[in-house]
Amino acid sequence: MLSTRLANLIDGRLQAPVDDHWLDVYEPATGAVFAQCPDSTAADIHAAVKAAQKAAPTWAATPVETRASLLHKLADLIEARLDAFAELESRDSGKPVALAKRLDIPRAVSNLRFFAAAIIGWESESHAMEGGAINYTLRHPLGVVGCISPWNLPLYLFTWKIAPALASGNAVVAKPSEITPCTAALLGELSIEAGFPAGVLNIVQGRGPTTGQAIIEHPAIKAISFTGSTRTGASIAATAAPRFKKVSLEMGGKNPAIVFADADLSEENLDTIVRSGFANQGEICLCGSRLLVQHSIYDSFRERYLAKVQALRVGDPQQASTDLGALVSREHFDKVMHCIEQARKEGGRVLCGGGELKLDGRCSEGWFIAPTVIEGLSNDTPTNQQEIFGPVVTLIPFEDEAEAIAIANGTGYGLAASLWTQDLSRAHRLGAQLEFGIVWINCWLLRDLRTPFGGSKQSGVGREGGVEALRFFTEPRNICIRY
Ligand SMILES: NC(=O)C1=CN([C@@H]2O[C@H](COP(=O)(O)OP(=O)(O)OC[C@H]3O[C@@H](n4cnc5c(N)ncnc54)[C@H](O)[C@@H]3O)[C@@H](O)[C@H]2O)C=CC1
Ligand SMILES: O=C(O)/C=C/C=C(\O)C(=O)O
Repeated sequence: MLSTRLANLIDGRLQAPVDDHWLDVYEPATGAVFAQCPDSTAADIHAAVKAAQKAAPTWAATPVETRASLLHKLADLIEARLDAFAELESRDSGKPVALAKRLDIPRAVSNLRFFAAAIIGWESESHAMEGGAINYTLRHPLGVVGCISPWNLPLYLFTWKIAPALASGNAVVAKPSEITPCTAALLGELSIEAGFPAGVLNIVQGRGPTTGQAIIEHPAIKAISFTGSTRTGASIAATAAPRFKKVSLEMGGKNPAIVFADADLSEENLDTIVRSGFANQGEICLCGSRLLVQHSIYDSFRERYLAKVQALRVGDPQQASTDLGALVSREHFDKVMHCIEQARKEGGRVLCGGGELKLDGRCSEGWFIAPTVIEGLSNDTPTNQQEIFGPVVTLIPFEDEAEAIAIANGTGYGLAASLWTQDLSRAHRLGAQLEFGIVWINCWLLRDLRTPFGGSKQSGVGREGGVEALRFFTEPRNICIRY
């Protein structure tokens, strides 16, 4: 079982960091330290890369059925401990246990199972030439790859990266966020039980600028899959480019949710629109933080929407009735509070929420913010341009399709949009005009793991999901035979 001091997983063994330095891990709901995680350095990364280099050739030559069955075995072990994982994820991140149980941990299991199945079904490409030649394309694993994941969906995004990397035959050096290291550490322990060969999966805990940077800089690491802030993504791109490493960067968003007057605003759909702004305390890069509403229904929509937002229960993440838990860290809490203040200074009218929520008892020192809705700000204000990544949604009215598209696309980000309309032609027309990697129509966060996932502009480079991820983690070699 997990001790209060987490370990690195290097070369198949749980290890303390070489320098014996540790970071405090906080429970956001109480503000108290409950564990310590390795503050690893380049020395730990070097050891992990050495182990991965040793393991990589054999792993690459291992039949896909064996790789897939190990991923399934790991999925089984996590699934069997669903409650323990969900409780740990909640304690570490502040999200409700119920959400972790319903979303994060089942999705982590699905990620492992999905790529186990995908690798079995993956086919080589072949192109016959009329002039009497045939091409076929081999896809070799890259060798050793790096996976760096954030704190908002800790195990969900950690597995989203390591699963395709491992399935396609790479040895992995992975670093979860130092803010939420616990469930990845537990997965590491279970990977030994599952029977992964030593060195195939290495998990090194630590801070971004030290441990993470050592992964990016290491010459033997051929590709980096990263999810996190645009600022860190830019720094990773700058370090990786002169080293000619492949990068897949999944970064921030300032996503529009666009509601037309003809939308079916059933209770269920309205609940989804609310969820799209506030799920996981708004700490999902896909959250629709700009809610664009057609002018003719603006007032009536606002009334119904606010009633639902005000009914969201913010509370102890351990309670089954809680809809929103605590923000992930003191630093992030301060950032979101500052954003709300900034919105006020810009002239925004706070319609609900707007500040810290003080809870009683166990959670009296936790980092809670009331779900906040703001109106009266034009799209070019900093509030409507910067990623807040918290329980804050702005309402923006629009007149017609042209204005909706101009506002929606008027952002430096290009991750996800959602569109609510019953007009099928409009749905197709606008779907094609929205400059986002993902467009949901009459839904949100409806995920098919086969689809390309990622964004454009400051939201990302490359795509994850399905064969896109398998392509990213492999190097194509085309063989042309003349006959
Ligand atoms: N997917 C997304 O869109 C996410 C966006 N964010 C945004 O980023 C803001 C800051 O959150 P942070 O935790 O600071 O995100 P971050 O981008 O700094 O951290 C994400 C991961 O990158 C690592 N990292 C940081 N610096 C690195 C470096 N130089 N080299 C390699 N790895 C590095 C971190 O240790 C963590 O594992 C949030 O307020 C939010 O706006 C945060 C998490 C996820
Ligand atoms: O793959 C998904 O379903 C969700 C991914 C979410 C993120 O990448 C994020 O919030 O950072």
